[in-house]
Amino acid sequence: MTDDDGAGRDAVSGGDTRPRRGHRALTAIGSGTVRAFRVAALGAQAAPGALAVLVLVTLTDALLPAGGVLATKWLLDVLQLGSDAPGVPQPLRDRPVLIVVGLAVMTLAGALMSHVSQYVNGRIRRAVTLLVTSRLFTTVTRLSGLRHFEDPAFRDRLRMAQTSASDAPDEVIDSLFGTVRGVITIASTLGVLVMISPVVAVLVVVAAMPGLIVQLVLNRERADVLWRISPRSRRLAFYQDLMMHPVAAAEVRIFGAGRFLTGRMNRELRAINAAEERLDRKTFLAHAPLMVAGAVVSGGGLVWVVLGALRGDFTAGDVTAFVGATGGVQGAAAGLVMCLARIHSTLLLVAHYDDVLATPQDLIAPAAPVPARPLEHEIRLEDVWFRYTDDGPWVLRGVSMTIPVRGSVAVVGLNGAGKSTLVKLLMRMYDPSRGAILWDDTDIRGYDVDGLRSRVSAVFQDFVQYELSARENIALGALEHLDDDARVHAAARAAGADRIVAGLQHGYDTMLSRAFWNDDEVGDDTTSVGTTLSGGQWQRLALARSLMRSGRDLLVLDEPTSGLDPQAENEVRDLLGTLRTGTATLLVSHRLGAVRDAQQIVVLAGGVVAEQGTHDELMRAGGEYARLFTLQATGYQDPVPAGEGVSA
Ligand SMILES: Nc1ncnc2c1ncn2[C@@H]1O[C@H](COP(=O)(O)OP(=O)(O)OP(=O)(O)O)[C@@H](O)[C@H]1O
Repeated sequence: MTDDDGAGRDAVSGGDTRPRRGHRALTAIGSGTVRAFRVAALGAQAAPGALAVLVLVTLTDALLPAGGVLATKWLLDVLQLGSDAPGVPQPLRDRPVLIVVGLAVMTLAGALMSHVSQYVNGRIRRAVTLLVTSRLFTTVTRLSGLRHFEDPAFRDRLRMAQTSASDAPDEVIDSLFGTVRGVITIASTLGVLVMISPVVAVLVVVAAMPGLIVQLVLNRERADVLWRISPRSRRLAFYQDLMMHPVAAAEVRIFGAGRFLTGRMNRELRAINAAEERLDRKTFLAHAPLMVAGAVVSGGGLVWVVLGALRGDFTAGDVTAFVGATGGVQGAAAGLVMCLARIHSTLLLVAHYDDVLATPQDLIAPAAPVPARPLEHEIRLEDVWFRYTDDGPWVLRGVSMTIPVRGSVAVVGLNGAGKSTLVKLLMRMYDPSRGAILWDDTDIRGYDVDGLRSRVSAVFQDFVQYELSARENIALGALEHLDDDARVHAAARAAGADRIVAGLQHGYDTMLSRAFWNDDEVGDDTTSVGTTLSGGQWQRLALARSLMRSGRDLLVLDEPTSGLDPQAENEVRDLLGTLRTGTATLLVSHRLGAVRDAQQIVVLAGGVVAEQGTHDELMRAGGEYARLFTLQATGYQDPVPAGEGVSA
């Protein structure tokens, strides 16, 4: 199967989420027009003054070509026939220099208008892009569950919405005004042409129509191609990011993966190019005959007018006006077709933007959500079943367990046992497929999700290393306290991160990134571009972040010590000991030494609770926990010499 076949298959995998074909033409035109004016209205909302100037500039600019053609005709007629020139206003017959001045003013205005409209367009574009992009990301960050972000079709749509958010407003507004300009130019120039020959005027209009229809059909195809290559574009971006990312740089070099990744990147790029090439070829082949038809109409018309002039039916001014008007109408018609085509194709992309904005929450919200209350007794999982997709394997199969208020529970188990999944269910990133999670006897699905999350804090296994300042990395846990030094410092101290921050060049304001620097701190000294931390140091900051939130009822720590040295791990154990007195904690760890103090240890195996109890109870039971604990403990002991082992 060729790469291109692959592109087709990816498109199919989008299933029913592809843009729908077969809409009735009128409905499409109607909704497209509404959408186009909705986008233009954004311009009025974001930059009303600039839009008003653009309207004025467009109207003036649109009338200039007809004015030029008419003035040239008058000038030539006055030069040829003097004061007998037909149709020329009397004052201009006597003073043709006024026509010359008028032509000069129109030329100057024409040149000026394009610069003014370029400047004003830029202002509108920037204002609308800000508005539209911020709406898009506000919507995206409001999606409360994780399912959409794991859905490839949604990610493709998001990518196209992002492109359309930055390009579409500008394209649509620019093209709408281009359309208005084109219509006025065509109408006014046709007026001049009708004065010479109504038949040719009709022919010129008819010759422009097929171009419009062909372009609209091709636009639909262009949008389909863009959608089909979208997964490839996303993969292309993935390979490129990977090869540029400092985190991947070492592995790419040690394994010599550069050529492999470049090859994969080129493969995607070639497939994208091939799809675009096919479309461009089709566009070219469709346009070539139309261009020939246009040339035939204007060439034939010119012969006809010249023959008429030789017979004395037309003046020299008529011939010049014919040439100018025919060229003007054809040029404006071509521009109009392009503008309508751009609006059409951009609006097809805007549909993705609208879809993203209309994306429903994947977590079903109750009709009347209950505000989350402080935990009084316990969090209880009752027969929780979960799988990531409807046809995927069950990850949790009837898990029941309890986390008492101010109690500490540890969850252990082999890789893939479902520990992190359980954590995400507790944070309501997903809802259980069956069963329920109760917060003091109320199903957490009944609570307002943001309210519930504000009562919880966490260190995730794959915590984020924010390329922000040390202060921001910590304060992200409770952003309302971003400027509260005492609070940020206390969280850092509790997590043992204060010593790390103290060693940084600008303390809490040090940028933790080698890619950005903090302008406020370093000013022009760009040599002082931030720093980055070791894995364990980052983990300490993540822990500090989780401690920022006051009034939390549950602290979830998913592998919080995986990157810590033995001394740091010991400190975190002590910290957990102190936390236990104020908050319910759920600790997930493979380091069984770190969980032995928990009041309850739950062993997950194959998606079920295999055993649970205190450390001593589980060791006495001699089950899976005892086996794993002994295995790990043995690794810390000196190997027993072979001879001794035998004699013992
Ligand atoms: N987003 C996801 N989509 C589909 N399957 C997933 C997703 N996340 C995890 N899984 C699957 O769910 C199972 C449990 O994963 P989970 O991360 O919960 O295990 P874990 O016990 O935390 O493992 P580890 O000890 O390695 O961290 C695994 O088989 C994994 O492949």
